[in-house]
Amino acid sequence: MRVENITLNNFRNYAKVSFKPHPSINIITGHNAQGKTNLLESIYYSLKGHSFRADRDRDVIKWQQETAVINTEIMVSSRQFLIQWLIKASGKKFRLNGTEVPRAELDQFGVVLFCPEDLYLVKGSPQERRRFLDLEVGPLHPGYSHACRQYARVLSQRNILLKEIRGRQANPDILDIWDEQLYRHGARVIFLRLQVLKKLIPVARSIHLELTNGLEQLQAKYLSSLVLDLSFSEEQIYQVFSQAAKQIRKLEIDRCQTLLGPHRDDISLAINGAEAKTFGSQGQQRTVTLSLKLSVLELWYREFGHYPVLLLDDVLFELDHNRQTMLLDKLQDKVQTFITTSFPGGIDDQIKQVGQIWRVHAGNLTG
Ligand SMILES: Nc1ncnc2c1ncn2[C@@H]1O[C@H](COP(=O)(O)OP(=O)(O)OP(=O)(O)O)[C@@H](O)[C@H]1O
Repeated sequence: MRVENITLNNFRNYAKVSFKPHPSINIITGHNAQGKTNLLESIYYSLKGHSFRADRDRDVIKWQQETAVINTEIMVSSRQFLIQWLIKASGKKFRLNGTEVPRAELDQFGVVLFCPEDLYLVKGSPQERRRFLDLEVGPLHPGYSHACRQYARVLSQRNILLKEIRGRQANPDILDIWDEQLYRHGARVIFLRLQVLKKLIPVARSIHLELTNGLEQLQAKYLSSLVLDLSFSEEQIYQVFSQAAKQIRKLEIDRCQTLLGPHRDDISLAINGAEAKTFGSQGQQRTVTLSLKLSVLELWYREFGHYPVLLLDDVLFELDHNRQTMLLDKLQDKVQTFITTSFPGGIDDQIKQVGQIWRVHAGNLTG
């Protein structure tokens, strides 16, 4: 998949810009605060329907303006698409090839982002790893995002109900109806996570080995709040979930919290047997994150037959020279990549030959 053209109107600090990226490697350079990340953000926004760093859509509209527009032409396996976003403070509109369609249509377009905040995937709380599972790994299975939304809805209703039961405003018997849905959707979410991870982890291990010249073995394992065997069917997970949850129902009412389920699960990450979060150096943690991101990219290719677009925001030149070269060799001519940096001096001649360098200054882009 390739972004062939992107036009921005009043997006962040870009008043008007049109950008025809190189099909392989695009290096976006410029001093700090000129609009490099904003450009990556616009690509991400057009393909995902939201920003990776703004909580509110209105934040991406250029200050003192009413509307931001992003028009993106992309090519996926010889098919052309035009994605159009019109973003206002009051809401946003999405068109695909000129027609308003459900946003789920965007699921067919892939984008993988690696930015400095992603290091929390290794060193942060379980919540960060669940975000990775829900937003990046899970969607490699077409039914995952829907199952995840269903589970989140039931979970939030159930937690409200637990509070009402404890305050004697609701009858505990009503819980049975919600619990049944909680176990069904929860078992589906866990089952799909395990299915995707079964494929993803071996890919991540082999990429990690490659990036570290065979020196580091990556171990990744799903940690569930339920006692599970990885070979369990969805029905078996349902049984385990319902039996375990029934035993702690009283405790859950006391705490007004649902204590078991996919929202309590995690992934353990280790390098050569030592937990990456506690023992990994910054560079090792960065490489683990990169291996996981690249494995999403690779698995996407195996599942859907094309590579997603890759966005590397301020992370490539933090890797040592060997890892940079290894990475660029892997991506070159296969994955359209957008890399930001404020240190153009660090750019290797190899990159200059296989891609294009762009300069950003105060919301203006030159090639
Ligand atoms: N909605 C907005 N309207 C106008 N300008 C904005 C808006 N949001 C952010 N900016 C401006 O965009 C600039 C930041 O751009 P960006 O984050 O892309 O910088 P960068 O080039 O990636 O910098 P760095 O190298 O420091 O990461 C800041 O000057 C900020 O004031």
